[in-house]
Amino acid sequence: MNISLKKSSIAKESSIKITGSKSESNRLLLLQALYPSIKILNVSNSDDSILMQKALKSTSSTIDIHHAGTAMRFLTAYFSLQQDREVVLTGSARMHERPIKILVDALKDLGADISYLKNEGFPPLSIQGKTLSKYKVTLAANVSSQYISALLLVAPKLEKGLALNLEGKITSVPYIQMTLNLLEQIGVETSFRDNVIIIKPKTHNPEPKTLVVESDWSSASYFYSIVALSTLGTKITLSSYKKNSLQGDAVLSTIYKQFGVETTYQETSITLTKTSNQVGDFKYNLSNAPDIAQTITVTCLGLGIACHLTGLHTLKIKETDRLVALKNEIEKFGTEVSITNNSLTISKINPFTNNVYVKTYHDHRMAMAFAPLALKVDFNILEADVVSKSYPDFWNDLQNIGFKFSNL
Ligand SMILES: O=C(O)C1=C[C@@H](OP(=O)(O)O)[C@@H](O)[C@H](O)C1
Ligand SMILES: C=C(OP(=O)(O)O)C(=O)O
Repeated sequence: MNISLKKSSIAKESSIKITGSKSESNRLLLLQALYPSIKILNVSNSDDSILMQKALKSTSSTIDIHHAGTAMRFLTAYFSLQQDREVVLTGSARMHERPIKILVDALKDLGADISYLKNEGFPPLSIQGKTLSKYKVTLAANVSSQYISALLLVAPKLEKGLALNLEGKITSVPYIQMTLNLLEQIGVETSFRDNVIIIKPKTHNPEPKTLVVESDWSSASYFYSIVALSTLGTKITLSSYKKNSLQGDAVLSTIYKQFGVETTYQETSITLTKTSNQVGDFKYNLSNAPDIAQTITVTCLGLGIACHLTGLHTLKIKETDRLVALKNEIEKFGTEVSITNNSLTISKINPFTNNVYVKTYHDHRMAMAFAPLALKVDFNILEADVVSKSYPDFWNDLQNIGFKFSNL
């Protein structure tokens, strides 16, 4: 689906219900497979969470998780300890380029039997499930926190639990804390001091327990961007959110103050209000919240302000190389972008070129991050249906608040 967006303005007040966090859902689905007494409410309706659910129920010998990175990493750990079962875990062409060696080496150190079916260090993998007898392992923590969360999620099912030694600067830390918090909620004992994480074993099911997933903050980012680019007084209410979030992307409420957006918290919802047009240049280290880098860059472009984002070293190995994708697509609008391996800088915004065609590179966040620009300029988005990876209702929700677009 390719779409043409016509310069739109949105309703002064609107409200949207977003489904559960993809990250929390994928963790809880895996924990539910290990401890069936857990019940989950407000599970994400994202493609990635549906794929995770199907993979955990599947009895097939080959499991294809398409573009779902967390599912790939979490399931590698899960199938490593499913005794007497051999599984081939594969994914999309891009998944075959997303590195997994750090996790596979750590699992092998614990005793797992995993082999590469194509290129060393990358999916597809063949996994022969078995009992893992060791409990101490060291791994590099500066590439992806998903490797760490994968090990932590299965750790309470290991005979002696897990002692994980993290080397290097730990990246995407809130995602590790989210994993530990969810483990604690089901009664697993954990500790995280300096660079060592300890997980105690838990063989028995916890008391029947219902966990309610908070809605997805990364999805909320697009509405922060929309409000930032709207006229003073514009309000959008989003549910179901809370103040004490497990999601690192909840830092949006602090960041977007600098773009003139105030957040007020109700019992189960947040209201975003455009309260100021006074915005200055923006500098921020996003190593704790990499998934909102694209949203923020496009907000700065729409507001006409310079930006310098750092801590972006994980962006090159996501659904696409997000640094290159952002540079390519923003430059089509007439503004220069410079990138390094871990940063992105825009020094000066030029007047917009009209009717640009934005490519999405099989990356949901490219489509969603650019959409708010329709408040400023007419343009087109190619393969706009990529949004379903994390937010299948995105285009419907945008239409409901006043965005105008049609199929190309
Ligand atoms: O654990 C998770 O749920 C995630 C961790 C982050 O990945 P990295 O740790 O690779 O940055 C994030 O980008 C991804 O969307 C979800
Ligand atoms: C990076 C992402 O997902 P994953 O790594 O799970 O594919 C994302 O949703 O932005």
